[in-house]
Amino acid sequence: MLPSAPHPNQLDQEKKLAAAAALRWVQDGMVLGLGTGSTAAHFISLLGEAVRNGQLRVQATATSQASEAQARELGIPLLQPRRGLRFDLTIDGADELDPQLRLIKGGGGALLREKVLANASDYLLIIADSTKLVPQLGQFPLPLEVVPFALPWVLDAVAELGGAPVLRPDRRNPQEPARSDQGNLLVDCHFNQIPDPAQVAAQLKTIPGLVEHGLFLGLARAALVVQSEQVMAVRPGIGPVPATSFTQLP
Ligand SMILES: O=C(CO)[C@H](O)[C@H](O)COP(=O)(O)O
Repeated sequence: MLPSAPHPNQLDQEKKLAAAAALRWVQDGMVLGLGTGSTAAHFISLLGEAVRNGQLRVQATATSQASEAQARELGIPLLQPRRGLRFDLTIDGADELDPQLRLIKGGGGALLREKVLANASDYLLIIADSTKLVPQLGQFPLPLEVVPFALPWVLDAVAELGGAPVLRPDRRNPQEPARSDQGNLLVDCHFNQIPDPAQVAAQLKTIPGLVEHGLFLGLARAALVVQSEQVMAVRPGIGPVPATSFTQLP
């Protein structure tokens, strides 16, 4: 029999645990990148508390309008994109991560800004519940951000690669397509298995009008993943080991 899926409340607890563990690695004065999604939202909420209590002084840029609005409401000082801006640490969630810390991201539609900030960061730290660490990427549909005019040809090209593309519907109004913060369309590709993520990433990069894909390769330095109610640290090819083995970013 297959193990039953964890209850949503349990998953939410796990997300909070991972977020709290990440906060312990934030140092006073850091410039932070803030991720998107339910796990990142827990982190932003805890960070807001620490800022309000005067425990931490930080500045941050968010990877989505939603995360930016949350951070603004909590009084986290925000930096707008500008030349030369780099981040000491970006904390973000993921849809899937493998033991090499290759990621699928973009389930929340923020893959483009997430990749921009990940690239501008000295350290990308992923926080995740127990369902996210997988032996091989691909069960979670791979998100793409696509310029609307190019959509038909992008769908043809991705289908030829075996990606079984589906235009993502808007969650609130399923008759309409979902839009990214940039006003682009989102496409989910059902590869089921991605044994060679670098090859798929290289193929996707050649498709005109495909602005970005959700494979994040060689970007994450560490992940905090909850397993059996314990926060575990994973680095590319190393771990999981109890996160308590580290007093600072591993
Ligand atoms: O990539 C993302 C948003 O574009 C999220 O990080 C990813 O979807 C994980 O979300 P959650 O923390 O809600 O499980």
